[in-house]
Amino acid sequence: DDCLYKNPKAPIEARVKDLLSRMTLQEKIGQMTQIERSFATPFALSHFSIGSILNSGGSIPFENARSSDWADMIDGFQKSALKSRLGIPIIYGLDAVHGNNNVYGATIFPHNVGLGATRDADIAERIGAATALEVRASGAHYTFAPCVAVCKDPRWGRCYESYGEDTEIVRKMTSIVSGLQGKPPEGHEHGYPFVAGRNNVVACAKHFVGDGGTSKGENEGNTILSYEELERIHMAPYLDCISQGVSTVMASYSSWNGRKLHADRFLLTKILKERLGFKGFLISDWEGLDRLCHPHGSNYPYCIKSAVNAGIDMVMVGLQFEPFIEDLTSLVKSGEVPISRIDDAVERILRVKFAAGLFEFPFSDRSLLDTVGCKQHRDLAREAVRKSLVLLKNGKDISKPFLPLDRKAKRILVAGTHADDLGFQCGGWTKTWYGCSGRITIGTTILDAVKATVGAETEVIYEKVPSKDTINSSEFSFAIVAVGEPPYAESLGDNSELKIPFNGPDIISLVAEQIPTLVILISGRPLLLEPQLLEKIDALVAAWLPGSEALGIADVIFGDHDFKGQLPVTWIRSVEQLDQPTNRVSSQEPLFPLGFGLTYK
Ligand SMILES: OC[C@@H]1[C@@H](O)[C@H](O)[C@@H](O)c2nc(CNc3ccccc3)cn21
Repeated sequence: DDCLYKNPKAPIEARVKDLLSRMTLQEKIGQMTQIERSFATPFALSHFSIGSILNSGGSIPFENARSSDWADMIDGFQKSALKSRLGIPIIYGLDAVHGNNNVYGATIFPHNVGLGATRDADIAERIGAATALEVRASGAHYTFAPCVAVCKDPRWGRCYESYGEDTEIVRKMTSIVSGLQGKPPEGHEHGYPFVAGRNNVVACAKHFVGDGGTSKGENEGNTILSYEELERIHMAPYLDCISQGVSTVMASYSSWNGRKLHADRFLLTKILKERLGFKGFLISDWEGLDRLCHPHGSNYPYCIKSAVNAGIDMVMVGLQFEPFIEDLTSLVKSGEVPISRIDDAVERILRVKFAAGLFEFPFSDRSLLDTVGCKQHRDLAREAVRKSLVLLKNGKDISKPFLPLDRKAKRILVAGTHADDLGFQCGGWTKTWYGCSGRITIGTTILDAVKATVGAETEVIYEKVPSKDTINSSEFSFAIVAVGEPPYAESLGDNSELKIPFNGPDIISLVAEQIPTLVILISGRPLLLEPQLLEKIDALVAAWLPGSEALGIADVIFGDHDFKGQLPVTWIRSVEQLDQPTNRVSSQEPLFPLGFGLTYK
């Protein structure tokens, strides 16, 4: 083929220009359309020249599908796409937000709030690189990560997807972009999308902008700030992502001073694309256009016009995509959406696809399959878990630290809803959209880790909810009680009370009143700790949502490693504190301040 755009030696911009000049309006609009995998028929992909496919949370080939099954599925889509008139490859995107979390057997890393506790930019980069390998092994090219929200209110259901409440922590952890995509060479053009090669993926800084700053932490709510505050607090991490060549940005469902981000031309175009110089593509969130109008999905042409003219380049249509294509085509023909806007969107999409090497390497590289869940990645996740743990209390008497625990103790009680539940310790966006309980994948629970660490002569007794008989019958050296939150995602996680759910406090009291007890909290955010409960326990560790490698917890509580974690979010004493105007010194001090974390030494 002598088409310039097919020549890998030609400059990317020349290839973009050449290909764009050959495209019909239908093909251009097809490239702007991202559809859910369950709607991706061979006809749709070839006839409509669909630009991208995603799987939403929980949409999987089949139960416990492995990476090779995913690669078979995505390569199948790609074959159809390459049969289109111009043979433009699809880019397949998914939410690999803490490892390639949809895939059975993939390494599950700590969620972002735990990584924020590490304050370790290097480990974030290494996690990005490992995640990229496991994503490419599944045949996907693109992950909707990192979420660079600055979570200002832990009542937000997505607090755990944020690296913390402090902009500087979030800025530091954006190094994951260089891991996911690879690090741009010296002299790389500012704002230009960069993907190093086949072992890397296209990343997505999300959700632009102010998703973590909504009133009362309401998901998809309203962020009320001056422009200066919005820029200083919530926009700063995007500059770091853009300077690392982040290839895509996702718009936020939330609003800024009552203006929906998905329709805000000032922020999406004037600021992100013109002022910040972002040259990749801007993608909507799932049905982000439909949510512009009430009732949901009404006035769809108006929603499309508002969002596309505001600067949205690729639309995550989700389900039925034909109405989107029909309506946008009409809007262009009527002049309500200028063809120049369409051309700009398609240029950006093609630029990312060329930069990612998709025209040269559209199919999966099966040689990467052995990286999935490999020991090196699990050891990396274990290291991240170690560094994410925050020690909040160590001993009822400061002069007599309770930790590290004695691994040669005679008898240990392990209890709690979260002591032996891999799904609980992974949290949301794992296997399904909002996560689930049980032995959901390959990994190590807290109980597994304790058993693997203690001496052969140590007896480990496990009861999720220990009976009084158990507690009173035997002489236990100490107890480990793991409790916390069930998995959740997005609005399902919005919570105005922040209490330890279920019977967590009761289990803690039941055990701690009789046995010296370490409590491990598995949660996506700080939870309220009543003073009388805190007094009963001997030690308290915030473990966040550690993922599949709980050996990292045993490494630290039994003393092979010291604690390093520092709170990435303030540990409030009461929810009322959150409603205090930030500029007023709240009457109460927090229970533990931002940055708090005890160590052994
Ligand atoms: O999963 C795609 C995006 C994700 O990247 C965004 O961060 C998040 O805001 C988001 N929300 C949805 C909607 N959730 C959904 C989950 C399961 C099935 C259908 C829709 C999709 N997405």
